[in-house]
Amino acid sequence: ATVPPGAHATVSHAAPAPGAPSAASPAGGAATRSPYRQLRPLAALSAERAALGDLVAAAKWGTGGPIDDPAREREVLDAVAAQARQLGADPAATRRIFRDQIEASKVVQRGLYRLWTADPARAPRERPDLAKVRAEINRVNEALVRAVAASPGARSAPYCPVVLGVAAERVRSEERLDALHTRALGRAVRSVCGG
Ligand SMILES: O=C(O)C(=O)C[C@]1(C(=O)O)C=C[C@@H](O)C=C1
Repeated sequence: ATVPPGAHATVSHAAPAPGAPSAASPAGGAATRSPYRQLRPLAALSAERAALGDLVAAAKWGTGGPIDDPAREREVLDAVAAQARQLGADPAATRRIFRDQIEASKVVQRGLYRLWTADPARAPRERPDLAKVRAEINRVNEALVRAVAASPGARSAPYCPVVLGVAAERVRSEERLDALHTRALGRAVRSVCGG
């Protein structure tokens, strides 16, 4: 069978062709990818992570357990800093970005709790398994650290806020984010720019 040009890009686990842009390889990608292509994955993955806040909220709703889990937050921050080190990314910048990601998840969870308290008919009837939801969050965390590692140029550039704003606005529109998730996305990417 003939392989169409660019087909490798659709095979998610295939190694990129030599010189192909890759979010996972800052050496091959960050220098050659446009600022938008460096920053867009950060906005898209931030929206994806914030959306998982819905499932976390549903997993906790009605259990009496708190939204804040400082032990889990430490685990997340330590894991992403370690992964950043492995990828040659800045662990301090990675931690800073993930503190915002965590705050964004809480924006979603608190917002949904308010909604569900005011209108119990809209509260979830099923309770997802928190461990499974966290496994999904871990997967997004890993992709986010790769996106951080692949974007040092764009993140430290003076135009970063403008390009990131465009990326976030496109994600908002394409994903049809509601007001709560739009606010969470803004919170999530607050300190992406600045190196
Ligand atoms: O895992 C949870 O329990 C979450 O609420 C998610 C999350 C996160 O964003 O990673 C957010 C708030 C908690 O304090 C801990 C972690």
